Amino acid sequence: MIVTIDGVAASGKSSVASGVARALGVPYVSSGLLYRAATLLGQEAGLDLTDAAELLLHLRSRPLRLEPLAGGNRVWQGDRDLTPDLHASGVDSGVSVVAAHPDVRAWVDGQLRALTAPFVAEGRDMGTNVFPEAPAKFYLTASPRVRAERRARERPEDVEAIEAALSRRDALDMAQSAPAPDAQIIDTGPLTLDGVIGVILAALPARDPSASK
Ligand SMILES: Nc1ncnc2c1ncn2[C@@H]1O[C@H](COP(=O)(O)OP(=O)(O)O)[C@@H](O)[C@H]1O
Ligand SMILES: Nc1ccn([C@H]2C[C@H](O)[C@@H](COP(=O)(O)OP(=O)(O)O)O2)c(=O)n1
Repeated sequence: MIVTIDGVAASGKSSVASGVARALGVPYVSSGLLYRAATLLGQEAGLDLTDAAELLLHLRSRPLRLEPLAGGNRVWQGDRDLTPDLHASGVDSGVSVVAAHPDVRAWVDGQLRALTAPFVAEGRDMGTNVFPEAPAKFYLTASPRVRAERRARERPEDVEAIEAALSRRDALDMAQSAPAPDAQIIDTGPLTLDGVIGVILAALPARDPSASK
């Protein structure tokens, strides 16, 4: 079975996906890390991030590998682990430009669709575009202030600056961030992390662990 968890920035997608995946005993797949890795590598190479053709040429010259583990995903380029650099503020501010390119989206989607189910996939368009056939879809929301307060516990910037950056990214990512019509929308604001995970586990269809989708 594939479970999709989409939602706005810092709504809890990766923490919730990790918890759901652990409970199910399957990996989770963090699609945003591939967009972040593309951004990091483009920035490190001094590329113009608005030039998708140049960026894709660069990405294809040394392929990336997403390692989808239940406890946390990692992205590798050869034997370099890119993961620790993927949540830098510089990547945050460049990633929406990279994620807006249709050819970059096709490059990410191809890597995701090549993965073997079962897994929990999180991002923006997992339930709408990448895995529309998934039998269980969720969409996480929370107010910009709640999300900024959560992120402020992980990063050195102040809440106001984080909230402004999140709202800016929400607007830039809007095109690919609509909930699937068959997704259950969960406002995570009033819930704990375990509370959100519990809502999702309770809503899952009865599952056959040997099923592939
Ligand atoms: N319901 C919740 N209540 C409190 N904190 C939460 C909740 N959901 C997520 N968090 C915290 O918010 C932060 C952002 O979550 P994260 O999973 O990184 O979001 P996303 O993947 O959507 O960017 C993490 O520190 C996480 O532990
Ligand atoms: N399926 C996806 C996943 C992420 N993206 C884009 C949108 C986001 O700004 C970036 C980073 O996504 P990520 O989920 O890692 O970021 P947040 O934790 O939500 O801040 O990538 C996307 O367009 N489609």
